[in-house]
Amino acid sequence: MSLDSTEISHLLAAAVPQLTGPVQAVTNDSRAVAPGTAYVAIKGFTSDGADYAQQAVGAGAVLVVAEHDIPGVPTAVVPDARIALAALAAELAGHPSRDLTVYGITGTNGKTTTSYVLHSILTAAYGERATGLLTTAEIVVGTHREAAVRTTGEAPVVQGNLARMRDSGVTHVVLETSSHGIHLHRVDGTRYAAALFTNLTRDHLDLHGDMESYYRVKRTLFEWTSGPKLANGDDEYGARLARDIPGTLLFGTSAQADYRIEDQRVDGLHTVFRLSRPGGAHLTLTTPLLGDYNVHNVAGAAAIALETGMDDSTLVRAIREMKQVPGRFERISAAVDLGFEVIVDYAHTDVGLREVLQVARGVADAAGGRLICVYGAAGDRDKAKRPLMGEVASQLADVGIVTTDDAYTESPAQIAQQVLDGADAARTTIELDRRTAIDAALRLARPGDVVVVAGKGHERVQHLPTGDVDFHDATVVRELLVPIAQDAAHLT
Ligand SMILES: CC(=O)N[C@H]1[C@@H](OP(=O)(O)OP(=O)(O)OC[C@H]2O[C@@H](n3ccc(=O)[nH]c3=O)[C@H](O)[C@@H]2O)O[C@H](CO)[C@@H](O)[C@@H]1O[C@H](C)C(=O)N[C@@H](C)C(=O)N[C@H](CCC(=O)O)C(=O)O
Ligand SMILES: Nc1ncnc2c1ncn2[C@@H]1O[C@H](COP(=O)(O)OP(=O)(O)OP(=O)(O)O)[C@@H](O)[C@H]1O
Repeated sequence: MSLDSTEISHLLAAAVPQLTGPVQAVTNDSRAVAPGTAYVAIKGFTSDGADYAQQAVGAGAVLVVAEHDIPGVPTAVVPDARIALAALAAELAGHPSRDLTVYGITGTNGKTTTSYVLHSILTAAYGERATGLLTTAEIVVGTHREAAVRTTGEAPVVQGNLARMRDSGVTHVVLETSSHGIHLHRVDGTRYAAALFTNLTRDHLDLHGDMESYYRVKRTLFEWTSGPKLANGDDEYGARLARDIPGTLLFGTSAQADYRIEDQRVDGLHTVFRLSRPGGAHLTLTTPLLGDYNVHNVAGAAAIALETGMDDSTLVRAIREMKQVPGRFERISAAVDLGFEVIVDYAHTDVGLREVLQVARGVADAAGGRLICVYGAAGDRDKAKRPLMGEVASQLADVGIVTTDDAYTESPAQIAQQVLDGADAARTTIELDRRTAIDAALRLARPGDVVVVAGKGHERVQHLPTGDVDFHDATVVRELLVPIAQDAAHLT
């Protein structure tokens, strides 16, 4: 979105009389205020940032911005504090997106995977040092990688990361853009060179209310983007985007798709398909990612790369050689020696769970094995999906173990019961301790079986009513496999 300069000038005009020193940084968190910082008080979902303004001033804030006067604190009053936060953040960072080629990836499912595929393609073309990635799983700045806290952080985080990338020589950035990010103005002030939409299914309705509002928020990204725009034509909202926003191209399997997926087949642990391009030419792509949904993720990333000038041979090579995506159908190699597969996957909606279990079912069937699924639903989030997740797991897996995901402030037992309400109770058990649940699944597994540990993917912390605990599914699986392997070695 191009910055609303009127908004900035109003903000700065209102702010000048209140300034107590030069503004060097901006934050919406009083706990992060240092001398020289502007503090923007946001009305949150649980409290009003204005309540922390005094604390911010005490920590050295040189400017307080809010939507109303705060008694005892000189305040610059603005109509919308979130817009002001974004405007200040972009201004102070020197509008980094203007010096970068930013690719925005949005949609309910597949954003992170698509972002990784595109990042791999850009890295193959421009080199590791020239590429950046901001996703749910990781922040990658050239050769430096770090864990991410959220998909799309608040505006100072987004602009700060983009500035960091620009300053370290990055030129091409993939920016996973959540609907929270768009709706809550976290990405205002970011210039997008290209945008991609994966799909839209039920999620985050606690924030958006209904699907129509959710769709309109996602569509905003396409309204901001002047360059190439790609949408999944096999999704009804993707097809609608192409009707609503002129210039949007479609990828998918339908005859209307500009980038058409054809002749898809599985070849061992790879998927091969043809991508036909506008004008009739086509490419044959081989990817280590499995499943129909990943064919869409790869096709979308390939299409946006081609639309922004990528050459064919670099693209084909990058897609063939890309590494695993953390926590997305991540195969734990230690299990392979025991004759079974363990897959860690971030699926945390009924739709995501269905997709991953369908692929895993295929792998299990091919090996004549069973499918065992450890899963759960998050607390303080859309409750309607809980029984739907139970239903999906029972339809596709032979054994279901319902466990605790991020319960936040809710009772894990109550959430598990709501999941169980939709499941086949005869093939489903509840084990609330996540480590014990994973252990039980691994101990059940026999050669040919596939164990899917769903829900937390790359995440390293579990949020429980009793507090946060360190928990990383892939690490826990590896730890639990050690004694199982020792027992197996003992028996042979
Ligand atoms: C629902 C939601 O988005 N919540 C976010 C929101 O929390 P909140 O509104 O409850 O904040 P609050 O506690 O009321 O505080 C209000 C303001 O006071 C400030 N404050 C608060 C305490 C204090 O001591 N000092 C202070 O200044 C806060 O920084 C905030 O600006 O503002 C906080 C500060 O930025 C965020 O940390 C918090 O994200 C939470 C952790 C979260 O889980 N967010 C998720 C839902 C999210 O944003 N997800 C999306 C989508 C992911 C996807 O696609 O699946 C994402 O982009 O990550
Ligand atoms: N294109 C897709 N369509 C449907 N489901 C998908 C798709 N791609 C991935 N999934 C499923 O959704 C899960 C999350 O995938 P991914 O992290 O790529 O999506 P995301 O949009 O980034 O999710 P989030 O916004 O929650 O971070 C995967 O583990 C997989 O189970």
